[in-house]
Amino acid sequence: MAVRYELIKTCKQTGARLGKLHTPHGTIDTPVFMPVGTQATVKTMSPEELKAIGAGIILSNTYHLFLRPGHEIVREAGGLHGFMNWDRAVLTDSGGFQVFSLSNLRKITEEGVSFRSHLNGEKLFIGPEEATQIQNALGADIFMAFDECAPYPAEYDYVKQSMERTSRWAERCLKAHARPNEQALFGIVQGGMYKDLREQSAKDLVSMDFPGYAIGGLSVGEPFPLMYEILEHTVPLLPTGKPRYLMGVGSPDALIEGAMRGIDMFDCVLPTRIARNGTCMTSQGRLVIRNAKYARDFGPLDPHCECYTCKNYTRAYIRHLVKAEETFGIRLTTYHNLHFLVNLMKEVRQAIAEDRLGDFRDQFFAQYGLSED
Ligand SMILES: CCOC(=O)Nc1nc2cc3nc(NC)[nH]c3cc2c(=O)[nH]1
Ligand SMILES: [Zn+2]
Repeated sequence: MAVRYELIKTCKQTGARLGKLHTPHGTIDTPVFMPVGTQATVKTMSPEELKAIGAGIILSNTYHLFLRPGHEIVREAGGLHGFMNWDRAVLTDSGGFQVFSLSNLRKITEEGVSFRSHLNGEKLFIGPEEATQIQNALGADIFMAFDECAPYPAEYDYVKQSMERTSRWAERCLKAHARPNEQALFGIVQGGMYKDLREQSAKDLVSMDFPGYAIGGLSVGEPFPLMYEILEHTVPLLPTGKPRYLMGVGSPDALIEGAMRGIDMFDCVLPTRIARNGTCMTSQGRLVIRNAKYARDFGPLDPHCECYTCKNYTRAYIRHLVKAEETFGIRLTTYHNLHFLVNLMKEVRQAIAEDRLGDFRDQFFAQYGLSED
């Protein structure tokens, strides 16, 4: 079995779970936040720094790597692990989301998606078989079925057709999967914001017996309360002995709320993306380091943080580097933001172990947003 989920305990206060995800590249404690390394690197971070932060699994993106450098080069390099010199776990997403969001001129048919490369306009095609073969070449420990992430908002009939096609595509991915004993293929539940379609999607995918399930089609611009409502409806339809992965989430509050609703795995570009313009996550809320008020502030980004950045550098110094466009500046903010979320999930796991995740959520929200920049 490529990937095995071990359920340790369920929080008595909430629906949250403590678990372990056993993979060929190490065991990951869940709930877990997975840093995103779209083009085979978590931008500005080395593998050693990611390990120091405590990252046990990182994401890379099929669509981007298919376009550049090409999955065959990655295969020849020994897969993503060899290519990146990363010996812990890797997850690749099928790139469907990128095709739909990045490239224009795309055409969806039963066969798959035709689109133009966002790099050079070249006409390309990816379908379930191609997405599976590409991800087999990339060699991730966990990879995603090819799906369509319906836009938000979207008409019921469109979402129904799209979801039913995604289920047929999932079947085709299973058939095309070359090495089920080495790589785990996760199904992706779709169905938009329609509970009956979510139910149908979950039923279809659970009947195909995937080793894990992603919940797609969320964090696409819908209000948070609606996302949580769909989660509350969808998660109970999934087997308790398999991991649940909420794609594209997210902010500290959404991670806690998602964990409380039984999500085990999260990914989001937020911490790395906002770090590159100098926005930092702190226990008091977001901090925009370029703000003039930090020019003579010789304290750490976050006084409650034990990370390398906060132990060795000041807000004044990091502000200077970011304003001077010195890359060391965004390396320090990236390191801190990733540590912030990885550490937050460690605190969430501790709270689940002690049956107090509800209280933890209240304490966190009381602090967070106090000094919103
Ligand atoms: C990158 C994705 O390719 C997939 O494996 N499918 C997929 N990805 C998603 C990524 C998402 N990111 C967000 N918010 C930032 N929402 C997402 C949904 C999907 C999805 O439904 N399906
Ligand atoms: Zn820090």
